[in-house]
Amino acid sequence: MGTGRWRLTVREEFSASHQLRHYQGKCEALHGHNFGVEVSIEGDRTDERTGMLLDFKVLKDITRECVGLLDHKHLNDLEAFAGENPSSEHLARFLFREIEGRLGGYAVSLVEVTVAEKSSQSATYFEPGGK
Ligand SMILES: Nc1nc2c(c(=O)[nH]1)N=C([C@H](O)[C@H](O)COP(=O)(O)OP(=O)(O)OP(=O)(O)O)CN2
Ligand SMILES: [Zn+2]
Repeated sequence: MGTGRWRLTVREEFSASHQLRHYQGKCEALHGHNFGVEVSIEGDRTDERTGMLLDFKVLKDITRECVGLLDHKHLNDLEAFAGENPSSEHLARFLFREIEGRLGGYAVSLVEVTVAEKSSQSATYFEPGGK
């Protein structure tokens, strides 16, 4: 067998409001975004019969479930962001941990999660040397 690997990526969106504490500028005020989310997984084995590393549907369902924890919320009100700002960086790490926890039963690893406030600016969370 070769040493090649596959990477799958799915994209979702959610809408939410936030306020960035300790921010010297307009983002300290209440405002909202239509956030874009990109999730990538990797693995080295496809299913013999389906030819899939993981059914996109499975990855989309997991991503949607996790994104649903943030959608149409005021992010500062969530317990996860009680002690830290709901910046794009922290949102990406939050989603990474939620998604990783749901991928346990599959032979894939979560590579990275990107959260974009708009197409021109995004934050990506990944764990170098992760499983
Ligand atoms: N590294 C980060 N920087 C900023 C974040 C962040 O999450 N991580 N977030 C913000 C604010 O959420 C803000 O809403 C976006 O700020 P900004 O791009 O400055 O504002 P505009 O959308 O109005 O963009 P313009 O290009 O100035 O029109 C800030 N920084
Ligand atoms: Zn913002």
